[in-house]
Amino acid sequence: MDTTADADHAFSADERAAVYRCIFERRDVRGEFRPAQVPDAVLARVLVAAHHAPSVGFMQPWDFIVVRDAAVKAAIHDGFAEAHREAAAMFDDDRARQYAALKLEGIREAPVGICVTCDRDRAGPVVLGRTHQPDMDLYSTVCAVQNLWLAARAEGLGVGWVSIIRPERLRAALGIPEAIVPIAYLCLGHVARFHDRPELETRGWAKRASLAGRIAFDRWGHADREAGLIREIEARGAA
Ligand SMILES: Cc1cc2c(cc1C)N(C[C@H](O)[C@H](O)[C@H](O)COP(=O)(O)O)c1[nH]c(=O)[nH]c(=O)c1N2
Repeated sequence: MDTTADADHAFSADERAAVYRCIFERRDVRGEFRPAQVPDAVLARVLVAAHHAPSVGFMQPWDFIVVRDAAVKAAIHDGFAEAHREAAAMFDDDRARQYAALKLEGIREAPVGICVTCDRDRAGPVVLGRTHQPDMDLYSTVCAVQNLWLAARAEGLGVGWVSIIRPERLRAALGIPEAIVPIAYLCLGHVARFHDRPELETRGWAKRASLAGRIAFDRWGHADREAGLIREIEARGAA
């Protein structure tokens, strides 16, 4: 039996393991989508999870556009292709070649797209918690994206976030009004496999940073490599 002080409120060991498994095995999926439709019952669970995200002032500024129409997906893919060409030209030689070889979207292959938007005016001009940090509604919407992403992983569904597209192209393809901000375009579906590690890592684009090296105590930059917390992190091999 668990004897830690918070045992009354902690999940059971199996439940905790499931939550952490979901977090660690979530991946950004681009190239492994299978064509089978996602049943409405499953999609509903994932969207309800998104809708239960925290939000500033309980503002719930999000909306979700579920995209299944091939013509709409094609328009979004055109927007991606344009931005992808422009992006490739922003990197230097080797990096540009490496970038061009990456698969960075699954817009047409994924059976469902979900555009998550933010209505910045949803709760009027003065929102509890947003009075001094106006972008908190945007961050709240990203919390909904993360809930969706994790719930999808638990359901065996892959999610890929596509941000290589001008917001105006998303607006045009999806008829999003000027006052509404498109936050995320997500490709979603069953997958042939989940990669063990981020593809940008296995393809040599970037590495996971050392967590221990990112932790300071009481002041920005005040590291303490000998601190118990740092030792615990290092013992877990959490690079
Ligand atoms: C806000 C935001 C925007 C994007 C992403 C993520 C996030 C959080 N990612 C996915 C990103 O590359 C990925 O999360 C990291 O490489 C880590 O991999 P895992 O998500 O752990 O698989 C992403 N991936 C991609 O192929 N095309 C894209 O346009 C984007 N855009």
